[in-house]
Amino acid sequence: FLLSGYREQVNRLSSYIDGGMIYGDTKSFNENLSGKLGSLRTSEGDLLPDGGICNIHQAGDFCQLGGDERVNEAPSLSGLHVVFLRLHNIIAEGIRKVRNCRSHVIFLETKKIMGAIIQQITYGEYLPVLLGKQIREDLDLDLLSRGFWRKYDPDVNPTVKNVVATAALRYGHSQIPPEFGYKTMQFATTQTFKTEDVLMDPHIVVTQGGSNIPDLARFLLDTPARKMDRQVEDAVRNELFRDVNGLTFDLMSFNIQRGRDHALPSYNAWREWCGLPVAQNFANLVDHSADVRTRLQNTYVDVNDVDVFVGGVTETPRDDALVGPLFECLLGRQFHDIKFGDRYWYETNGVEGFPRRQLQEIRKVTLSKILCETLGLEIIQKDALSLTSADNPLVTCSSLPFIDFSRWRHRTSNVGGWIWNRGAKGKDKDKGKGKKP
Ligand code: HEM
Repeated sequence: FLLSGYREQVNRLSSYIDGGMIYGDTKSFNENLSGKLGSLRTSEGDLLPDGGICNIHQAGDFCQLGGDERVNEAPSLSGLHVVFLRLHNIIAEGIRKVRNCRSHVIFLETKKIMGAIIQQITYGEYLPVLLGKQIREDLDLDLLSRGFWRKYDPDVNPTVKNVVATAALRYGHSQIPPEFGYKTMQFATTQTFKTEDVLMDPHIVVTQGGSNIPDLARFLLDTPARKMDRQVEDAVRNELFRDVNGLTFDLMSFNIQRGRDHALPSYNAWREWCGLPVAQNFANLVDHSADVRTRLQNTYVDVNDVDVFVGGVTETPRDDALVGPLFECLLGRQFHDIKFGDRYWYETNGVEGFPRRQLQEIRKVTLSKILCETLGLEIIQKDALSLTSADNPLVTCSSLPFIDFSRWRHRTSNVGGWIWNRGAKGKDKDKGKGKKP
């Protein structure tokens, strides 16, 4: 699935960029040129452009083209791509209104804010659900509510580790739901779709110019997430990407084989790396239930053979986390490196980050407000990643704050031209060399 059409897709993507279609060339922006400065190209209904990879079953549908070719893999993913495309264009328009500058400058300012918002949602809303409080504190993962963060470390390698991409971050495969659906403004379910029927099929997102995306979002906002455990939906075990000949894949086999293909060390070896107790035998697997221990013993000859994905995904989650101790360690350390090794971390001061008055505006933004702004919702729970409850009530979208773009009126950051290097805290190796960044 990932390889088929990949080369063609790469070619298409490069012409998309080389042709100046993304930014910089106002000719490529559709409709009202002056009103679209710095914006990303859209198609009818403010959806992504046509041209991606997917399977079309109904007339009028099309495959959205994103920067990531997996955009059409599942409706939730396609819907989120639309959300962030629209957010980019809303921000670009906000900046255009207060600053008289060229299209590519608006694009770059917008891109910088988008990066900041994604970091903020990831570390401020997602990690508190994924990881326990203790590890977040130990690894300094939580965000500041005011002031600047000054701990950039040029010796930290922020790239994604093999074991994270190939095992730990795939924990989400155990959370894939059996169905997607639509919910009305009153949160009544009007329609459901079996997951296996909508993978790689863009219909429920693109039909009627994307006008069902708010209903899809409400369904996702109002449905409990599934636990991370050894249970995996049939949709991705026996029914994954069924083709016209009835052939399917099994996502769990992919994960296990990919781990071996990448020669990942075993579950026990990673436990040792994390400083967690290493099992001498199956009875010693302290973070698994008795039932899982027996199942593992029936599957592997030796406890040292247990694959890291299998051992990790079947651990009992910690009380205040979505994942068990091993994945918590691997993911925690990865998110630590992404933050500490990022010279442009959004809470950084100086030209790499934002002036205080802009940073405080970015700090107001939440995923809930983004869904409101981009999907035209009227009410939403305050914390989009948790179900509505007494602690997380439904609020009107208009009561949630958004960015005041007047803080971007003056040119204050390093986009839209090069500046002399000013490394964070004097640690930057290039400091003073006068290179273009
Ligand atoms: C319906 C939803 C999903 C489907 C159909 C799906 C399917 C796939 C497939 C087919 C692969 C490639 C497997 C391989 O060849 O090794 C993959 C990779 C991966 N998936 Fe998923 N996935 C889904 C949701 C998720 C979720 C929710 C997460 C995490 C929270 C996730 C994390 C990953 C990661 C980290 C990779 C490896 C990516 C890389 O190394 O490039 N996936 N997924």
